[in-house]
Amino acid sequence: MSSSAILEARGLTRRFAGLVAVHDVSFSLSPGEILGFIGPNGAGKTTLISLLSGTLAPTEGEVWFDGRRIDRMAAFRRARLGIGRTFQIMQPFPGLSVLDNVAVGALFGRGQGQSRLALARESARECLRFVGLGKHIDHRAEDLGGPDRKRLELAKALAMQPRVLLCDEVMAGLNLVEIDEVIEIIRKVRDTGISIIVIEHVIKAIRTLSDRIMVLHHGEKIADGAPDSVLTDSRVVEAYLGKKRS
Ligand SMILES: Nc1ncnc2c1ncn2[C@@H]1O[C@H](COP(=O)(O)OP(=O)(O)OP(=O)(O)O)[C@@H](O)[C@H]1O
Repeated sequence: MSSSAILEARGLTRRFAGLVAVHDVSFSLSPGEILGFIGPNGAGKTTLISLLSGTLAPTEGEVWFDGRRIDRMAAFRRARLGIGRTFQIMQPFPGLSVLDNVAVGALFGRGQGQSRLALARESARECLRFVGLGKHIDHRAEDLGGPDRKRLELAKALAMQPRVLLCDEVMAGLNLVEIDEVIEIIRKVRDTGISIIVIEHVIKAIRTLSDRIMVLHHGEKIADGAPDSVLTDSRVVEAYLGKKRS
């Protein structure tokens, strides 16, 4: 593992029957870095995030986190080590308040999580204030609108006190003002010392937010570098931006 990386993928491959969703992808994430993942629909971005968080096991390759090899470790153990993620398809716990949805994250978070519900709720309150949902803590989670569900998804992941946060399309379906608000939240998260990977289709947002961008196409990494050079790379333009520009 490169000495400065907090998270590293080495030769990650994931097959689904005959389909190679991720093929021999290597990259590293530095502490405090925001790394953007882009690529056309079906490029393998969510699969790659799942290989990092542990909801999928790789067919081949390794994942290293803070000096430990973790690719055979269950997702909940990786969460306890400090890998948090949001899900593209949001699934709040039905019937629970916004506060308790986030408190669940605090109870099962880094280390052993919070041992008592009262403490978990206190952490949840802080996370909800952090993402701008402080006024909605008593609402039922399923009553939140789309943009607020995105914030809830972030708060749930933050309540687990991650050291690395994997964000899967937290801006999808948001308007420009809401996107700017989420960009600000993600920057604030980074300022607390958390390293972040962001999957996003909104190119303007990813360019603004990312220190570095990595591009996947048909499961393969085709570019990795500074936003301006990656977004003008001819392979990237041809594979992605030429067809789908935000
Ligand atoms: N559980 C699965 N079983 C079979 N095929 C899968 C599974 N999950 C993903 N795939 C396939 O793997 C490929 C990569 O999918 P993935 O969701 O990782 O792409 P993506 O880049 O995140 O796409 P999008 O931008 O549309 O979310 C696709 O062809 C998808 O259909």
